[in-house]
Amino acid sequence: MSRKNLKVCIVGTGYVGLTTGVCLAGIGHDVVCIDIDEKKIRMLKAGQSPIYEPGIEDLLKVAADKLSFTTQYTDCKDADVIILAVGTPSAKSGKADLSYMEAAVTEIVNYLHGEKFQVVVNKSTVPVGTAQRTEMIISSILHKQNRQANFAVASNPEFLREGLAVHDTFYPDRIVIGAKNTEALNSLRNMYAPLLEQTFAAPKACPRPEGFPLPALITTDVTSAEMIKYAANSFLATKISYINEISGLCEKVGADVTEVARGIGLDKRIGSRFLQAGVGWGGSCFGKDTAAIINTGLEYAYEMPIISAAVAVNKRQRSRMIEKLQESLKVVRGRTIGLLGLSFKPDTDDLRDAPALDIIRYLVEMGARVKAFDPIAMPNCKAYYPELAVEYTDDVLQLASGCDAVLLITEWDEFRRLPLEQLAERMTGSKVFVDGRNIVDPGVAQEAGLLYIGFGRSGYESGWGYNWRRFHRQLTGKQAVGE
Ligand SMILES: NC(=O)c1ccc[n+]([C@@H]2O[C@H](COP(=O)([O-])OP(=O)(O)OC[C@H]3O[C@@H](n4cnc5c(N)ncnc54)[C@H](O)[C@@H]3O)[C@@H](O)[C@H]2O)c1
Ligand SMILES: O=c1ccn([C@@H]2O[C@H](COP(=O)(O)OP(=O)(O)O[C@H]3O[C@H](CO)[C@@H](O)[C@H](O)[C@H]3O)[C@@H](O)[C@H]2O)c(=O)[nH]1
Repeated sequence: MSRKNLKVCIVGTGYVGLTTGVCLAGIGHDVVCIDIDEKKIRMLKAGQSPIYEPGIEDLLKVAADKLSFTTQYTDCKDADVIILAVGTPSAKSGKADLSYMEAAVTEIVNYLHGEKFQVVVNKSTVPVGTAQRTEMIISSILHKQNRQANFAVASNPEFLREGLAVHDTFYPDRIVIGAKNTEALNSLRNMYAPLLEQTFAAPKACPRPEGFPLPALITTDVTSAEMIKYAANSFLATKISYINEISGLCEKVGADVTEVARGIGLDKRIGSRFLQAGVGWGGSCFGKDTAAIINTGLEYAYEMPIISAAVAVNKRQRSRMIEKLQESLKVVRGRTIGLLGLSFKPDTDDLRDAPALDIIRYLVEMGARVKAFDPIAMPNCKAYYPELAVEYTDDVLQLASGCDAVLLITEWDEFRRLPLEQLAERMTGSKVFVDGRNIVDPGVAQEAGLLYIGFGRSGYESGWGYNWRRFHRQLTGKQAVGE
C-alpha cells in the first residue's frame, strides 16, 4: 500500500492530544491541534509545553513546520483524520462523563463533508458503545442540517504512560484499531505506518531503544477495542493492588515483599513489572477507569468483585501510610511531617488523584504541620490545590528541617540518592522515615540515624532490629549477632 502524509486534526491538546500531535507531526503528517483552553494554545504557539513531559518541547521545535495550534474548529476542515482526545473524567456515580466528547463531536460535524472520506477517531478512553453513539450524534446532526458526509468512526485507544508519553507513542507495545469500515482501517494503518516499519527512527529527540521490538497492530471491532483499554488499565491496577495486599501479609509474617515480588516476577507468566508495593496507584486513569468499568458492569447487572477489591485495597494503602506514622510517632497532632514527592508518579507534574493529596488532607485534619518538596509538581499543586495547608520547600534538606517524620510518596529518581545522614541531622524526635515506594535501602537509612519504615518490609517495620544493631556497635565496637 502506498503511503501518504495525512492531514490530522486533534481535538483536545492535553497529555494524550499533545503527545499524539507532536509525534504524528514528527513522522511527517500535517497536524492541527485544537483546544478550548486559550492559555494552553498561547503557550504552544510560543513553543512552550503546558505540561511537563520529557521530549515534548524538543519535538515542538523539530516538527514545528508540520504543527499548528488553534482554538478554532474551522481548522478541522479537510482533515483526513480527526482524533478526539478530550478528557473523560469520572462523574459522581463513577460513570465516564462524556460531555466533553459530545461537545467536541457537535463541533467537528460542521467540518465533515462528502468531498473526501474522513475518519473520526475516539482516542479518549470511552465506555463501550461510544463509537456507535458518536456515529449516531454525527448522523443526526447531518440529517437536521440536510447534509451528507463521507465518514466513519473508529476506536483507537491510547496506552501511553505519563512521563514516558513520547517514548510510548513512538514505540508502543501495540496499536489497537477498532473499525467496521475497511477504508477507516486503511486510513489509520496509513497514519501509523512509519511506526510499524523495521527501519523506523523517530526524530532525534527520541531514538529507538536498542533491540526494542516493533509494535503489534491489532485490528478488531469497535466494542472490543473499547473494552481492551478498560481491561488493560483494570488489570494493571489490580496487579499493583495484589502485591500491596501481599505486602500487608508480609508485614504480619515477617517476610520482605521486595523479595517476594522478585521471586514471583521471574515467572514469565507473572512478569516483574507493576509489582512495586507501596502507597498505591494514583493518576488520572486507573481510578477513573476502574470506576467506569465497574459502572459498565452495573449497567448490565454484572458485578466485578476483583476490580472492586483492587480499588478498596488501593484506598487502604493511603490509610496505611497514616497508620504507620501513628504506630511510630504515637501522637501525630502537633508534629511536623515532610512529604517527599507530590505528583502521582515520577517525571510528571500531574497531580490528579495523587496519593500525596489524600495524605496531606489526612495529616492536616489530624493537626499536623505539613511541609512538601517535589522537583516538578509544586507549581501545579499551588495552582490547582490552593486550599491545601502545605509549606513548600526548596530542596530535600529544607524539607527535612524540623520534621518529626518524612514520608516518601513519589519514586522520583533523585529520591533514590537522598543525603540520608544530612536529612537525619536536620530532623527532630525519633526521625521517622516512611518509604512509601520501598526505594531506599533500609539498612543505609538506619545507619544514617533514621527510623526506617517501608511497606511490606517487616524486618524494618519497627526499626528496632536495625537500631539495636547500630547501638550495639556504637557501645561495644563489635558487630551484633545477625549483622
Ligand atoms: N493522561 C494519560 O496518561 C492518558 C493515557 C491514555 C488515555 N488517556 C485518556 O485520554 C483522554 C484525555 O486525557 P488527557 O490526560 O490527555 O486529558 P487532559 O485533561 O490533559 O486534556 C484534555 C484536553 O481537552 C481539552 N478540551 C476539553 N473539551 C474540549 C473541546 N470541546 N474541544 C477542544 N478541546 C477540549 C481540555 O481543555 C484539555 O486541554 C482521557 O479519556 C484519558 O482517559 C489518558
Ligand atoms: O508497580 C507499580 C507500578 C505503578 N505504581 C503506581 O501506579 C500509578 C500509575 O502508574 P503508570 O501506569 O506508570 O502511570 P499512568 O501514566 O497513569 O499510566 C497508566 O494509565 C494510562 C492512562 O490510561 C495508560 O495509558 C497506561 O498504559 C497506564 O500504565 C502511579 O501512581 C505509580 O506510582 C505502583 O504503585 N506500583
